[in-house]
Amino acid sequence: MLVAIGTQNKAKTSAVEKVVRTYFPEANFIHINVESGVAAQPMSTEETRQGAINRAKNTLQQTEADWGFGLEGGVHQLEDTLYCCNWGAIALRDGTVISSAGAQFMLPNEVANEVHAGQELGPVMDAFAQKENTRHNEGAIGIFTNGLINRQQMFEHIVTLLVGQVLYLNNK
Ligand SMILES: O=P(O)(O)OP(=O)(O)OP(=O)(O)OC[C@H]1O[C@@H](n2cnc3c(O)ncnc32)[C@H](O)[C@@H]1O
Ligand SMILES: [Mg+2]
Repeated sequence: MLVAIGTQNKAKTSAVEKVVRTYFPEANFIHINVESGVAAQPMSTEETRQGAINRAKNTLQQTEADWGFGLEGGVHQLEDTLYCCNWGAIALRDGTVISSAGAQFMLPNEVANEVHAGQELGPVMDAFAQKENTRHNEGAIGIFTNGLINRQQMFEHIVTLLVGQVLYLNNK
Protein backbone atom coordinates (compact mmCIF):
# COMPACT_ATOMS: atom_id res chain seq x y z
CA MET A 1 0.00 0.00 0.00
CA LEU A 2 1.30 3.44 -0.93
CA VAL A 3 0.38 6.37 1.31
CA ALA A 4 1.02 9.96 0.20
CA ILE A 5 1.17 12.96 2.52
CA GLY A 6 0.62 16.49 1.21
CA THR A 7 3.39 18.28 3.09
CA GLN A 8 7.10 18.14 3.98
CA ASN A 9 6.38 19.24 7.55
CA LYS A 10 8.09 16.73 9.87
CA ALA A 11 5.47 16.91 12.62
CA LYS A 12 2.79 15.97 10.09
CA THR A 13 4.71 13.31 8.10
CA SER A 14 5.92 11.58 11.28
CA ALA A 15 2.36 11.52 12.63
CA VAL A 16 0.96 9.85 9.50
CA GLU A 17 3.82 7.35 9.25
CA LYS A 18 3.61 6.33 12.89
CA VAL A 19 -0.16 5.80 12.96
CA VAL A 20 -0.52 4.13 9.55
CA ARG A 21 2.43 1.76 10.26
CA THR A 22 0.70 0.63 13.46
CA TYR A 23 -2.23 -0.76 11.46
CA PHE A 24 -0.56 -1.36 8.05
CA PRO A 25 3.07 -2.36 8.73
CA GLU A 26 3.70 -2.95 5.01
CA ALA A 27 2.77 0.63 4.00
CA ASN A 28 5.20 2.81 2.02
CA PHE A 29 5.16 6.60 2.20
CA ILE A 30 5.82 9.60 -0.01
CA HIS A 31 5.69 13.30 0.91
CA ILE A 32 4.94 16.03 -1.58
CA ASN A 33 4.17 19.70 -1.18
CA VAL A 34 0.73 20.42 -2.64
CA GLU A 35 -1.51 23.47 -2.85
CA SER A 36 -3.86 23.84 0.09
CA GLY A 37 -6.04 26.20 -1.95
CA VAL A 38 -6.49 28.40 1.12
CA ALA A 39 -4.38 31.09 2.79
CA ALA A 40 -1.04 30.06 4.33
CA GLN A 41 -2.66 31.06 7.63
CA PRO A 42 -6.29 29.88 7.60
CA MET A 43 -8.40 32.20 9.76
CA SER A 44 -11.57 30.11 10.31
CA THR A 45 -12.76 26.56 10.95
CA GLU A 46 -14.22 26.43 7.42
CA GLU A 47 -10.97 27.56 5.79
CA THR A 48 -8.82 25.19 7.85
CA ARG A 49 -11.08 22.19 7.05
CA GLN A 50 -11.09 23.13 3.36
CA GLY A 51 -7.29 23.32 3.33
CA ALA A 52 -7.05 19.79 4.73
CA ILE A 53 -9.54 18.44 2.18
CA ASN A 54 -7.83 20.22 -0.75
CA ARG A 55 -4.43 18.92 0.31
CA ALA A 56 -5.76 15.34 0.59
CA LYS A 57 -7.38 15.46 -2.87
CA ASN A 58 -4.40 17.17 -4.55
CA THR A 59 -2.03 14.67 -2.96
CA LEU A 60 -3.99 11.71 -4.34
CA GLN A 61 -4.25 13.36 -7.76
CA GLN A 62 -0.53 14.10 -8.04
CA THR A 63 0.69 10.64 -6.98
CA GLU A 64 -0.01 6.95 -7.61
CA ALA A 65 -0.87 6.48 -3.94
CA ASP A 66 -3.81 4.50 -2.58
CA TRP A 67 -4.40 7.06 0.16
CA GLY A 68 -3.77 10.83 0.21
CA PHE A 69 -3.52 12.67 3.52
CA GLY A 70 -3.95 16.40 4.08
CA LEU A 71 -3.31 18.05 7.46
CA GLU A 72 -3.91 21.73 8.10
CA GLY A 73 -3.41 24.05 11.05
CA GLY A 74 -5.38 27.27 11.40
CA VAL A 75 -6.95 29.68 13.85
CA HIS A 76 -10.49 30.79 14.57
CA GLN A 77 -11.99 33.44 16.80
CA LEU A 78 -14.67 32.41 19.33
CA GLU A 79 -16.03 35.35 21.32
CA ASP A 80 -12.98 37.08 22.80
CA THR A 81 -10.49 34.27 22.21
CA LEU A 82 -8.38 33.17 19.23
CA TYR A 83 -8.02 29.37 19.15
CA CYS A 84 -5.56 27.32 17.16
CA CYS A 85 -7.53 24.58 15.39
CA ASN A 86 -6.38 21.54 13.45
CA TRP A 87 -8.00 19.48 10.71
CA GLY A 88 -7.12 16.40 8.69
CA ALA A 89 -8.54 14.64 5.65
CA ILE A 90 -7.94 11.44 3.74
CA ALA A 91 -8.83 10.91 0.07
CA LEU A 92 -9.30 7.38 -1.30
CA ARG A 93 -9.20 6.06 -4.90
CA ASP A 94 -12.96 5.37 -4.94
CA GLY A 95 -13.63 9.09 -4.44
CA THR A 96 -14.29 8.89 -0.69
CA VAL A 97 -13.03 11.89 1.29
CA ILE A 98 -13.16 11.78 5.10
CA SER A 99 -12.37 14.84 7.23
CA SER A 100 -11.94 15.14 10.99
CA ALA A 101 -10.86 17.76 13.47
CA GLY A 102 -8.41 17.55 16.31
CA ALA A 103 -7.23 19.65 19.21
CA GLN A 104 -8.11 23.30 19.75
CA PHE A 105 -6.33 25.48 22.27
CA MET A 106 -6.23 29.15 23.24
CA LEU A 107 -3.61 31.55 21.95
CA PRO A 108 -2.56 34.32 24.34
CA ASN A 109 -3.48 37.88 23.32
CA GLU A 110 0.07 38.89 22.40
CA VAL A 111 0.21 36.01 19.88
CA ALA A 112 -3.40 36.48 18.72
CA ASN A 113 -2.79 40.18 18.00
CA GLU A 114 0.14 39.39 15.68
CA VAL A 115 -1.90 36.79 13.79
CA HIS A 116 -4.84 39.19 13.47
CA ALA A 117 -2.36 41.75 12.12
CA GLY A 118 -1.59 39.35 9.24
CA GLN A 119 1.38 37.31 10.43
CA GLU A 120 1.53 33.49 10.19
CA LEU A 121 1.38 31.66 13.50
CA GLY A 122 4.61 29.74 12.76
CA PRO A 123 7.00 32.74 12.77
CA VAL A 124 5.02 34.42 15.56
CA MET A 125 5.55 31.31 17.71
CA ASP A 126 9.29 31.22 16.89
CA ALA A 127 9.63 34.85 18.03
CA PHE A 128 7.44 34.26 21.09
CA ALA A 129 9.31 31.12 22.21
CA GLN A 130 12.71 32.36 20.97
CA LYS A 131 13.20 29.10 19.08
CA GLU A 132 13.55 28.12 15.43
CA ASN A 133 11.11 26.01 13.44
CA THR A 134 8.60 25.35 16.24
CA ARG A 135 6.11 24.39 13.51
CA HIS A 136 8.24 21.32 12.62
CA ASN A 137 8.81 20.40 16.25
CA GLU A 138 6.75 20.87 19.42
CA GLY A 139 4.56 23.51 17.78
CA ALA A 140 2.40 26.09 19.48
CA ILE A 141 0.58 23.26 21.24
CA GLY A 142 3.83 22.02 22.79
CA ILE A 143 4.72 25.47 24.04
CA PHE A 144 1.28 26.27 25.49
CA THR A 145 0.82 22.82 27.10
CA ASN A 146 4.25 23.02 28.71
CA GLY A 147 5.41 20.12 26.54
CA LEU A 148 2.66 17.70 27.57
CA ILE A 149 1.44 17.37 23.96
CA ASN A 150 3.57 18.14 20.93
CA ARG A 151 2.44 18.92 17.37
CA GLN A 152 3.18 15.40 16.10
CA GLN A 153 1.11 13.79 18.88
CA MET A 154 -1.69 16.24 18.19
CA PHE A 155 -1.72 15.21 14.50
CA GLU A 156 -1.43 11.49 15.43
CA HIS A 157 -4.82 11.79 17.10
CA ILE A 158 -6.37 13.22 13.93
CA VAL A 159 -4.72 10.57 11.73
CA THR A 160 -6.01 7.84 14.06
CA LEU A 161 -9.53 9.25 13.69
CA LEU A 162 -9.17 9.16 9.91
CA VAL A 163 -7.71 5.64 9.68
CA GLY A 164 -10.39 4.39 12.08
CA GLN A 165 -13.11 5.81 9.86
CA VAL A 166 -11.58 4.12 6.78
CA LEU A 167 -11.52 0.79 8.67
CA TYR A 168 -15.15 1.32 9.70
CA LEU A 169 -16.17 1.95 6.07
CA ASN A 170 -14.26 -1.13 4.88
CA ASN A 171 -16.02 -3.35 7.44
CA LYS A 172 -19.53 -2.19 6.63
O1 LIG B 1 4.31 22.95 5.31
P1 LIG B 1 2.93 22.91 5.85
O2 LIG B 1 2.29 21.57 5.72
O3 LIG B 1 2.05 24.00 5.33
O4 LIG B 1 3.07 23.08 7.43
P2 LIG B 1 2.81 24.35 8.37
O5 LIG B 1 3.68 24.19 9.56
O6 LIG B 1 2.88 25.62 7.60
O7 LIG B 1 1.36 24.08 8.91
P3 LIG B 1 -0.06 24.62 8.42
O8 LIG B 1 0.07 25.26 7.08
O9 LIG B 1 -1.01 23.48 8.57
O10 LIG B 1 -0.42 25.67 9.54
C1 LIG B 1 -0.92 26.95 9.24
C2 LIG B 1 -0.16 28.00 9.94
O11 LIG B 1 -0.26 27.90 11.35
C3 LIG B 1 1.02 27.65 11.91
N1 LIG B 1 0.83 26.67 12.95
C4 LIG B 1 -0.22 25.89 13.12
N2 LIG B 1 -0.08 25.15 14.19
C5 LIG B 1 1.09 25.46 14.71
C6 LIG B 1 1.78 25.03 15.81
O12 LIG B 1 1.31 24.09 16.63
N3 LIG B 1 2.97 25.57 16.05
C7 LIG B 1 3.48 26.50 15.25
N4 LIG B 1 2.87 26.96 14.18
C8 LIG B 1 1.68 26.44 13.92
C9 LIG B 1 1.86 27.16 10.77
O13 LIG B 1 3.22 27.39 10.96
C10 LIG B 1 1.32 27.99 9.65
O14 LIG B 1 1.81 29.30 9.77
MG1 LIG C 1 1.64 25.99 5.84
